[in-house]
Amino acid sequence: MISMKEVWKKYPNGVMAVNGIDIEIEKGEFVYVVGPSGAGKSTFIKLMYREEKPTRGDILIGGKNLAKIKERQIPLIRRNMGVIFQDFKLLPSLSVYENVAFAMEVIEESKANIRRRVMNVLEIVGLKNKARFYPHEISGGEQQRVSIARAIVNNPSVLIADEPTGNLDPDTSWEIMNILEDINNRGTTIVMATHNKEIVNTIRKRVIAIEGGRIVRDEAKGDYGYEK
Ligand SMILES: Nc1ncnc2c1ncn2[C@@H]1O[C@H](COP(=O)(O)OP(=O)(O)OP(=O)(O)O)[C@@H](O)[C@H]1O
Repeated sequence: MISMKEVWKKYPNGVMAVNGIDIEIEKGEFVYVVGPSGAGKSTFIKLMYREEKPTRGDILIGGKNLAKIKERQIPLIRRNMGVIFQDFKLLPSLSVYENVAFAMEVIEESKANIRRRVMNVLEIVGLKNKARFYPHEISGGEQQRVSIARAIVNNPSVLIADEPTGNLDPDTSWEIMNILEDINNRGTTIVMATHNKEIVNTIRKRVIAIEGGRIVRDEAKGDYGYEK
């Protein structure tokens, strides 16, 4: 499903953020990416959705090599992946419904399909009754649920999450994790960078630890392994 071969990433300022990573992630897996601050987790994640291009190496996702594709092919690749962030990145002037629908309108779906699918994903994340609200009218946890709905509305095979619980209190973080587990149980592969020790040590999944841009540990049902 996702395969990285000898991947390196050097930023223009000379920082080598990823130093020769090899990894295989199978369809349907749930993978945590952990490691100290500055270890290269976000860069690793950004390489996966082609926000950053590798300096060297191959990144194969669903048969396409992200290292080789042209800029204009990026939107096509992204249709098959959803991304969620610590700070939600919702559009403030659009309602909950519109934020989710927007992700479908850009790929020219019919209005009826959009309505059916948007209400369906809002139901999955438990927000059907808030469809008309605006981001500033709902809580942080609800905003993250909208961003999850937006990420899955096109039925992606991969969901990539960079610190999805970073801005949320513990109870809300667990709610978000329940939703992500539910989505994973429906067959979506999930790769999630996190600093949340409690979550990693409780909801046991594969753990990849990155330090200094290298994978230093890769364990099935692993633990967080750091103090904080
Ligand atoms: N756009 C960029 N340009 C230059 N250097 C960068 C850029 N983004 C990240 N870096 C550097 O690359 C290294 C890895 O950063 P990255 O954000 O991937 O780490 P991280 O593990 O996600 O950290 P955190 O847990 O603090 O979010 C760091 O030294 C960082 O300063």
